[in-house]
Amino acid sequence: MNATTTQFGQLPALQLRAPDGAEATITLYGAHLVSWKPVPTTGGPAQERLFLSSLSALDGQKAIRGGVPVIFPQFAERGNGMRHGFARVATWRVVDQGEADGAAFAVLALNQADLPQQVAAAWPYAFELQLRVTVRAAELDMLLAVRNTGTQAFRFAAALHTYHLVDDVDAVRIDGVQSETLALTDKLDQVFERIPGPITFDSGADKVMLEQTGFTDAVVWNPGAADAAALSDMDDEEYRRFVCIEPALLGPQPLEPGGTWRGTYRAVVQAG
Ligand SMILES: O=P(O)(O)OC[C@H]1O[C@@H](O)[C@H](O)[C@@H](O)[C@@H]1O
Repeated sequence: MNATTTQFGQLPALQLRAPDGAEATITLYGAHLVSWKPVPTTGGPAQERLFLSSLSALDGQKAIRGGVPVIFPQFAERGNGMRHGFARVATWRVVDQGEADGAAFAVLALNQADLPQQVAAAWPYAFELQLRVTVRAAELDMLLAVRNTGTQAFRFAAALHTYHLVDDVDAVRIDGVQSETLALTDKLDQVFERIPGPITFDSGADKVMLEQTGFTDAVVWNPGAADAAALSDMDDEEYRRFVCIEPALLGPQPLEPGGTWRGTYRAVVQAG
């Protein structure tokens, strides 16, 4: 069986397992990838690559702190709507799951009819989101599609807000977002526009190649000690254990009736 229904905290979830042992867990709340365990190319057991806060809500009352939140239709506070949008706090539907080419995959969908009435009223457009998550060996693939199913054009922003798990954020080095290697010294919250090619994320222990299409930008975020202490859903020292490198389309991107936008994201753990 390559996709089974499970429970993550109090949330219904899907567990993917590829024939080679790569695994992922996705909650229906937010279509949120909360665990990704690729199989190291050097052999050995599948290992967790995503940070999840020990204080994260897992009851559907608040966005999950960690994993890969889906950000749509607004990024952070760049708009009048919900901070980082409603997709991460809405309950998605599973529309497909299975195995293809040795990989396990699942497709989740969300449209305006799935939203609570107040949320739909605040963003009154007809849309369909689909998120496809695929795991195999050392590789994660995500495809986010946004379709305008209505008669009115709308503008949106989108991101896959990946919390990469690390041993110590001080050891992190990121290449490909700017001309020099980026290291994190304290709090960092920076937008890098028009990413030209793949990003190499050195976790301090190994390297991960990150590729994105459609998502034109990348956001790198770590709250540092002071901001982490102010977050109620993160333990004070946990900021050391992750860096967010987020493929993003900050736009906002216009989408005409009948139009579809697609963003792809691939993370591949490199051989050590
Ligand atoms: O606390 P939230 O809503 O999950 O946001 C976390 C962070 O997400 C990042 O993407 C933003 O750039 C930061 O400004 C923000 O603080």
